[in-house]
Amino acid sequence: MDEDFTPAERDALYKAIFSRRDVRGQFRPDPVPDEVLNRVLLAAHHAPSVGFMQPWNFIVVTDPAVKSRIHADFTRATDEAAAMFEGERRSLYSRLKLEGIREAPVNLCITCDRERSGPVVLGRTHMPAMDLYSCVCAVQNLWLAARAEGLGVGWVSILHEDALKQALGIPERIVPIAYLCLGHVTHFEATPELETKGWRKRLPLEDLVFRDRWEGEG
Ligand SMILES: Cc1cc2c(cc1C)N(C[C@H](O)[C@H](O)[C@H](O)COP(=O)(O)O)c1[nH]c(=O)[nH]c(=O)c1N2
Repeated sequence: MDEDFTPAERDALYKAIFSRRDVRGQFRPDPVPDEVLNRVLLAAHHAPSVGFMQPWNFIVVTDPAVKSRIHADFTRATDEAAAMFEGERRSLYSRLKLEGIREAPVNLCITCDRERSGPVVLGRTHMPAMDLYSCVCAVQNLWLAARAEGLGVGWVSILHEDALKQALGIPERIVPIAYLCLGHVTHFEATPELETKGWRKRLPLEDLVFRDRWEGEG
């Protein structure tokens, strides 16, 4: 079973991983065909989940009025966020493009129903956040599948959770996990934009890998 991926198939998977980008400013307006959207949603639905709970739902947003409402909340949240940084960081933050809500033809909210399979869930008994993490696995599956389909995805988390829930009619007990912008792109950047724009660099992997026990700062 070691080699059930051919070298070309393995390379294709790594290509998706290493060339996936968070997309904000490169969306094209042409619509995403339903069959392509369904394929990336199916990839998300095949993510691992604690106790096979599959706690996710996918709210597909294409209505410009709904997008505008969410964008208005982003504008409020990002002004608040800018004020949390000081000096040069604040002015750099304000120059960054951090969403493509209105430009992306599709927005997608991935949610978590924490009660989907009853109160006691195999694997969640001692680490209660595992259902939330399962939904993040679905996000990543979708992000990689989208990359292989030539579709860009951008995650927007500079939003007020209550405002997002209200705009999308999400009930109290459901947790919004990710608000994503999705669409065809003019191009994929080779390097994360936060790196090219001077916000932060990729850390060296060797600084992050420990052997047998925690070797970093306490
Ligand atoms: C949970 C979470 C939340 C967010 C993000 C990511 C994740 C995982 N990212 C994208 C993030 O900035 C990006 O992934 C990194 O900068 C690395 O770049 P690439 O994704 O490799 O292009 C992101 N980007 C952005 O412009 N606005 C945002 O609100 C967020 N929020």
